[in-house]
Amino acid sequence: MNQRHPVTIQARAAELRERIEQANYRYHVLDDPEITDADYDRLMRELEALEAEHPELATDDSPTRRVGARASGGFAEVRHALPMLSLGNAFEQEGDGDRERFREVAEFERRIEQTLDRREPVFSVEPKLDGLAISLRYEGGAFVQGATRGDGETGEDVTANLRTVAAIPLRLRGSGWPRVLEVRGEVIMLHKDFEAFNARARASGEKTLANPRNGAAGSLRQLDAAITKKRKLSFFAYAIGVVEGGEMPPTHSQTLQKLREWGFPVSPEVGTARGFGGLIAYYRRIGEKRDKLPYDIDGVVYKLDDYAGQQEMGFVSRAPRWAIAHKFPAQEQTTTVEAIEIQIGRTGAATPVARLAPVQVAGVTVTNATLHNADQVARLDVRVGDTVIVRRAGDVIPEVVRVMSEQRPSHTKPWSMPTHCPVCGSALLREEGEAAWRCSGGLICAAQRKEALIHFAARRAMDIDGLGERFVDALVDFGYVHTPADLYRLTLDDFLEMKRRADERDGTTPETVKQGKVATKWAENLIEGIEASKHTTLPRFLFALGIMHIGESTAKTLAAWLGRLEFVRTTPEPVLQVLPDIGGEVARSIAGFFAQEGNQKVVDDLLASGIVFSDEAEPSPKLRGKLSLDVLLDMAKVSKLGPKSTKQLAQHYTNLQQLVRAGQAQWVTAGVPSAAAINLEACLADEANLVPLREAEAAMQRLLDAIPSSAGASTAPLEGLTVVLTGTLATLGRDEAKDRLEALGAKVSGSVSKKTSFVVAGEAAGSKLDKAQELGVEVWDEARLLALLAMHEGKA
Ligand SMILES: NC(=O)c1ccc[n+]([C@@H]2O[C@H](COP(=O)([O-])OP(=O)(O)OC[C@H]3O[C@@H](n4cnc5c(N)ncnc54)[C@H](O)[C@@H]3O)[C@@H](O)[C@H]2O)c1
Ligand SMILES: [Zn+2]
Repeated sequence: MNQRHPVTIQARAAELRERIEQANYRYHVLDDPEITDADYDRLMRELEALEAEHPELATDDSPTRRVGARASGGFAEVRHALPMLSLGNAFEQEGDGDRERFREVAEFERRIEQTLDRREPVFSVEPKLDGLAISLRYEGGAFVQGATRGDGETGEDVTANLRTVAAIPLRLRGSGWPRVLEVRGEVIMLHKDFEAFNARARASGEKTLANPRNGAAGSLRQLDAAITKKRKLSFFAYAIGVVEGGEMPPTHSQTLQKLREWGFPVSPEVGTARGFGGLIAYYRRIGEKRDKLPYDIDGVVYKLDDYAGQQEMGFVSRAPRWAIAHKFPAQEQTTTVEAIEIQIGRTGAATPVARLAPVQVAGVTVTNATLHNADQVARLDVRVGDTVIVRRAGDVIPEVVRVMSEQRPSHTKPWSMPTHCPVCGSALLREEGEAAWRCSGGLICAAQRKEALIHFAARRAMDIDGLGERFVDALVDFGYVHTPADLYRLTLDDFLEMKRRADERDGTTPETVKQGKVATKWAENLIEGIEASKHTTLPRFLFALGIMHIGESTAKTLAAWLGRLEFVRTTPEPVLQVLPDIGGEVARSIAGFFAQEGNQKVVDDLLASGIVFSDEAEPSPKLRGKLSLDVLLDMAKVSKLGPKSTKQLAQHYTNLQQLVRAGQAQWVTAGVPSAAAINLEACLADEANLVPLREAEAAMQRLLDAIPSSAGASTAPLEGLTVVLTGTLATLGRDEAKDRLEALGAKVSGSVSKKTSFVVAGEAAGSKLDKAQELGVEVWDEARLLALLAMHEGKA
């Protein structure tokens, strides 16, 4: 630096000042910093060094001489009778031995020893809470005013907001307090409140808080106190300001004790220490605890304990000489994103993860950081190549909190969620309105293996006694089990060996050997439990497969309507969709699951291992009313062919074959608009479209054929349906409709009840329609009835 030309040095000082001013403004006024504290501290240190070396460069308004920034947030101003100062900083440096590595602390302590001519003075030692400094004024024991530090001289009146902070006493407890008392301390946001706030923000697509300090400062400086209240802030006292009409103890540590008695929270980590050695021991002790503390700290603070000594030491421009902040490695650092990958969690949740250029964060090398979900990536607009700020605090996974967009290289591309699971290749799906994408691979996804097995064995699924999480971990980790089907192949010896290896790995004393005899009872029981699970029910089995979106109730619906596993496995998506409470997403998930080759194999293996269902039955007769050509066409989403046209077509044609043979001209006469007919022509001419339609139709037919009927399926295909007619049926008339329904075996009833299969409502339908809606009975229009009749009369 000495070699630098003075003009260059001057220019550098000016540049540093400008960058620091800008950072101060973002940090203190906007509560939205754009650089990390570590980067800020580096700029500040460089400027301090420059000014120390070239005192002529130092200006009175240099940021090295001032505290914080004068805020302009729309709050009234409060002048501090006693200024609220900053603290000098000490950082760990390279070197041998503590006196070298903590040189600045050693100098700080030695200076006090020399000035006061005292060996090993006593210090109050405290965590340096990372929040926002405030001053609270009490008169006659009542809280009357609260203010931020601002520039140290003048702060903002945030009394109304501070009243919402539960930890701040509105009246002092006990007795003996001075008539006027100013208590100073830090408003902070606890990790749990910060995480909860961000989790909610991420789920609802709102902006997240970058870190708890920002959360605390931003929340406290809200103009609407109701918002502050919702943010859940906390407070710790660590000093006093003005005292009038009363006495305080002669030392700082005793003062903190008094504050505790009067109802202020004081950090339980606060204590006293003697001399340099005591300070460093405290620094190390808190450093080890740092990750477990419920709040962020950025260092520890050492304060000469007795006030007389403090008085003698005095102040420099912006900080006392009797105190210093000893900083820990920073919790936020800047680095670059080398890749964005997808990680599949135990439950299949797909989390985007940033692969980073390695960086030290709070003493640990970080190479990955979570991006939480696709929405969060979009909101932050994180791209490969970006410079980002990563944060690691407590035991929370490191996360990317901000992109330095000014530093973005050219030719970066916005990131988008991949369509398939990187582990198993299954589709990634997301439920409407949900932030998380999931791998639909279930059983075949190695990432989800353990969770799939635990779910499979659960009491409400296959109910395998004794197969707990620890055994599942071991079975998977040691390669005994890849899919649930493998469970049924395991022998007693396998289990004993697995247990031995698990004990060895966990360092637990094997319980398997007792009094020289190998204990095998537990393994015999487990094998028995696995054996017993083979006799199960279809809904339990379907639930156990862990198909996405299939809970117990959907599993029951599938079993009740489709009867056999065989039908659940082969029924195509459009047909599944007509079942109650099964929407498009659920149908896609079921059909997708059974279409996967890997899943098919697992299900086949399970059946081959002897699983039987006590409750398989024929498909429900109610399906007859649900399945017809219009359902198929509607669901196949033939372009531009509205639901009305599909029903009209279904009135005339009972199956796909007929429809394919007929042509445009006939469709138009059947009431389909010509534009739609042209589209249909194109659609049906394409074999690629026809294959799934034919398959769906065949599956539909297999289901219908499987429904037993006492009078024979061909003559009474609608047996089991109870239909109610209401209103005017324009084409058919009520009588004809009744005759034709009855001819196919349906029962036509005059009143609506829970047993009614569906109500056909024509023009001017009255109370029966209301009743149907009240009971949740399906309501059809005449076209849909015509489609049903056409389909079954064609058969008869
Ligand atoms: N990222 C940015 O852009 C940016 C900008 C400006 C400042 N900053 C951060 O702020 C720091 C400078 O701010 P500062 O002047 O407030 O100094 P400081 O935060 O380093 O130290 C003084 C403050 O420490 C706090 N404190 C916490 N526990 C305490 C305790 N037990 N006793 C006394 N005080 C305690 C008080 O709020 C006090 O005002 C920088 O080192 C940097 O970390 C960051
Ligand atoms: Zn997968």
